[in-house]
Amino acid sequence: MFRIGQGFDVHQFAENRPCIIGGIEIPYELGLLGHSDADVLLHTIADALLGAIGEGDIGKHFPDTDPKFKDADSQKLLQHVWQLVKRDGYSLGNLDCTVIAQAPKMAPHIESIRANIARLLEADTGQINVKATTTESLGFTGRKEGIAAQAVVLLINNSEN
Ligand SMILES: Nc1ccn([C@@H]2O[C@H](COP(=O)(O)O)[C@@H](O)[C@H]2O)c(=O)n1
Ligand SMILES: C[C@@]1(CO)OP(=O)(O)OP(=O)(O)OC[C@H]1O
Repeated sequence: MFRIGQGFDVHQFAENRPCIIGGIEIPYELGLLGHSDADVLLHTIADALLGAIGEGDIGKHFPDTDPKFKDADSQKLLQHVWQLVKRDGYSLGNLDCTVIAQAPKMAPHIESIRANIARLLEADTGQINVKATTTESLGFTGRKEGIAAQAVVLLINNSEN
């Protein structure tokens, strides 16, 4: 049996914060604000995986009221979610995601991010696709107020044909 899931997340830019996207620190004048490290892409992927297994969202598993997750490394959060996926007997078909940002320029970092996501999900890079788009200067991303990300994931149940 197949399961699909989709994710969407937004984090706003702030000064004196790192800009971590897909577990990679991107050089940029601003960083992303959040209770955790605010990795908008990994949060989106975690939400897509949780959606696929019917487990709610990352706010349910990692509440932003819990000091335990203050400045949390989102790679650890995603790895925890991946364990839930495996516990339920699923493996990854493929993951496709999009970073929606006017800036920073993502192209130089896409392959490192892809490889890092593959590592976190114990997948081959061929199962992972990472895209970026501007919004042609429109909206909050266009005004460089923050970054959005979307993801869609296909999971395959290991015990069924
Ligand atoms: N933050 C971004 C946004 C986009 N890109 C790449 O630029 C190309 C054109 O994007 P448009 O939104 O202007 O169509 C596309 O190949 C994106 O991957 C980027 O590197 N960083
Ligand atoms: C990850 C959590 C937990 O630290 O905090 P944030 O970094 O604020 O991120 P968000 O995308 O709002 O998701 C859920 C939170 O519970």
